Amino acid sequence: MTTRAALRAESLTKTYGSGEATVHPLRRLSVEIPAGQYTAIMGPSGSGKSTLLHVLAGLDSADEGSVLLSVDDRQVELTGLSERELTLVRRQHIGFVFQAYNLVPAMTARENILLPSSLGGPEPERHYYDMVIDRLGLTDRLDHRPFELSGGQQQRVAVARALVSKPSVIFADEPTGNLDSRTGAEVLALLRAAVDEFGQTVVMVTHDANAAAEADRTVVLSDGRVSETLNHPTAQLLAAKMIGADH
Ligand SMILES: Nc1ncnc2c1ncn2[C@@H]1O[C@H](COP(=O)(O)OP(=O)(O)OP(=O)(O)O)[C@@H](O)[C@H]1O
Repeated sequence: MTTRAALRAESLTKTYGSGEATVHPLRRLSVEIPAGQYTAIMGPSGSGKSTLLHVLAGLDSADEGSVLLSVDDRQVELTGLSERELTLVRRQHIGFVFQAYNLVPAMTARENILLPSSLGGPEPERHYYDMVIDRLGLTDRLDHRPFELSGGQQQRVAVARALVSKPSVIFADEPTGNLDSRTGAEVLALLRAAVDEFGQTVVMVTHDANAAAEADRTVVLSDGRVSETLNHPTAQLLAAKMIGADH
């Protein structure tokens, strides 16, 4: 079976500072994100996870290297796009779920979910929108503002916002970081369902071995490089690797 790549990054290099203060969050890092799969990114603090996620998602750019995003049957090279072009690519083809939910406080859940399309992103298909809202248990919450929702409900609104436009890739940055373990497990199950039921591609940065074990594969970073890629690792194996990597 051949797997299509949703994203392909080659030889990404990023450097901050100069002289003795130089930091290298990405050192000629190459990685492929298969379409229709759930990929976790793990690694010790400072290994470059957030930097990689931001570069893959077009929120930040690398100094060198390339990022190719598959959109329908086309390949879009993100490197070298202007800020405006990147904004359009993100709006049209990328979904985000952040640790801090990033909902607009003055808007209802419905308005938050539809915000990307009201800014010019793709209009969700009605049937798909209804199915996602129902699956996420948000039907009765659509007229509520974020402060009227629990953390778990707010994160479900954020997941719905990322899902409804069927983006090429959904990026999640520590999506369970602010949630208790039961609600966190619920959000992880929804990201899993996004892949299994809706055929989406999900890339998630996490410190949590249990969260990463929900994914199909885990890319482990160390010092700005991919140190290994594990298919269906157990939480125990990932936890052991993280303990090993931190010492
Ligand atoms: N804007 C910046 N300016 C200077 N250094 C930065 C900047 N952003 C990140 N770094 C440095 O780059 C390295 C990688 O950071 P990054 O946030 O990607 O790591 P991480 O693996 O996500 O860490 P954590 O798990 O702690 O969130 C770190 O040493 C960090 O201090």
